[in-house]
Amino acid sequence: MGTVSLIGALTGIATHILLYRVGEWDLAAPSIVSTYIILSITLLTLDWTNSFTITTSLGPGWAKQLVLTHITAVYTSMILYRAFFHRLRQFPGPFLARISNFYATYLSAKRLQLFEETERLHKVHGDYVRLGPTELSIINPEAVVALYGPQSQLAKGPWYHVIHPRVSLQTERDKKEHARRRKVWDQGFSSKAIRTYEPRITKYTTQLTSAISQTLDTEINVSKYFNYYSFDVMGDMAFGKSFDMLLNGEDTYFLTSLHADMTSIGLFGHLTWLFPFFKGIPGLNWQYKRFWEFLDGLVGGRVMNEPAVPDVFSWLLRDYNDRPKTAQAQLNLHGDSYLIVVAGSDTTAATLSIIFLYLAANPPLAKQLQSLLDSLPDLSHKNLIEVDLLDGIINEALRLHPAVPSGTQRVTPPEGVTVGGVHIPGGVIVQCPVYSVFRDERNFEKPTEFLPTRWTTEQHLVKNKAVFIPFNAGPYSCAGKQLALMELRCVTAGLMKQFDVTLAEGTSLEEVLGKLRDTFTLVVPELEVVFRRRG
Ligand code: HEM
Repeated sequence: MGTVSLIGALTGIATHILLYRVGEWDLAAPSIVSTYIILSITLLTLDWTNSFTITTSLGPGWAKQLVLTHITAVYTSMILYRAFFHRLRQFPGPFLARISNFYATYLSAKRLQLFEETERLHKVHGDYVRLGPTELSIINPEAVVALYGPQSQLAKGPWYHVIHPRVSLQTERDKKEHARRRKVWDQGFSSKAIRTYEPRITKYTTQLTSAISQTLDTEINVSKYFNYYSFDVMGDMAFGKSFDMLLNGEDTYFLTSLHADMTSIGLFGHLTWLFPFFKGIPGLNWQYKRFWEFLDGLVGGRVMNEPAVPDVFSWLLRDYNDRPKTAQAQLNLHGDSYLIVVAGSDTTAATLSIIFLYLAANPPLAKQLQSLLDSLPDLSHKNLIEVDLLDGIINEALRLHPAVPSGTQRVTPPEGVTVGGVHIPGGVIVQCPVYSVFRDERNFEKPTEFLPTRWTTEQHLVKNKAVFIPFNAGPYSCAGKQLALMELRCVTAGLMKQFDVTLAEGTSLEEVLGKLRDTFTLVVPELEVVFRRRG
């Protein structure tokens, strides 16, 4: 090997071992690529023009040779290290998953059902599966509390850079800052605040019921209506006005943009270094820029119009106004307004679709629920929380089809963490795919059956309640859980009180489940049903 190749190889190996191997580089990816391009062009120009005496002595083509050997050495070092010497080498998993995150991306891209793909990997490899070079998927029952419980020392992973440079409460990775911001959000979701939201929920539940009553006896894709409902409610909570999709019967720009974004996140969520390119490259980023300009407009409008009854955004705005108005604080406020809609729309819509899928497929269960609803003086939320079967149905929907099925990403602290007797080194990305955990026989008896009574009269069917965290647990758990439950109860009760629901002809439970998609949040693209007025 000549001197130039030797220098290229040594600098390549050193750059990988000393630099890229340690720390996170996702956000710096565009700067790294630009640096390489500028350096390479400079060296190639020096070579081509024979500018320095020292370079002329190297012979023509030295720059190309240097750049190529350097890049080849970086990748060779990376591949060999990841395949054979990585601190996760003793954990099983597909060989290609060790090498690159492109493997998990390939699994997602197959059918956007990463939760199913991960489930298959766990069946082959056991409780701990290497899903990426530095990433483990864990279904050991002890992992849930260890990773997400109140005592967990784990932090949020690099996935949470997803809306960078905006940082919402959900994407806040700094623990202290997250705790400070979470206190503000919690005021917006206190029991008192939630009670004041009930008239809004009732308003949109009535709009939903009336939209559905115009379709009686015909087949409709009810998933679309649930999407409209959950977006309209969250539009009201975040921007002081509904998106009016239930009234107009049309998708809004916000909904189509968000769904396109979530599909990209579902596809490329394991290649987080790609996101800065999507956002930064002119031409590629026009949709991104257009969306955030649109959102800026919504926030601006909301800031000028404080609603008579405070909404969730009121609390965030108050905190923003009480603190120094930095550019980052403004970005974060916009990130938070986005989060209200993102967190509260698809999750609720998907869960409603799953609930109605099982009710439509199970007439005796629907009748049982209806007779309990008939016995209530009215459908106010305080009465609905007394109907155990309603909560049992909601819990079973969330257990079999959790709204965030592949789980949420965490990073182990430098000293590592021990889970189920297995030590996981520091700086490792870990997650519990709750879809699999909730279907594990160690945690639930008859795990694949939809049995609402496991939460009411047959509680022995729940073997390990601690793992049941559809809203996550600990400091990063869902801030809007109580609001979500209120929506799920009110909509399910409101519709079932008035209508019977059946699956449309040619639609089966299995067929609908086969079409579920994992875009970080669960998506139920189509659920064809028929509503009929109850006799
Ligand atoms: C069925 C409905 C819902 C489910 C299953 C659900 C589930 C979850 C889960 C699993 C997380 C953790 C995400 C993570 O760690 O990355 C989360 C976070 C969050 N959810 Fe929900 N959610 C639902 C509805 C709502 C609603 C209606 C809101 C209201 C705006 C909401 C607001 C939030 C917020 C603000 C966070 C971030 C919390 C934090 O990081 O401190 N969610 N949710």
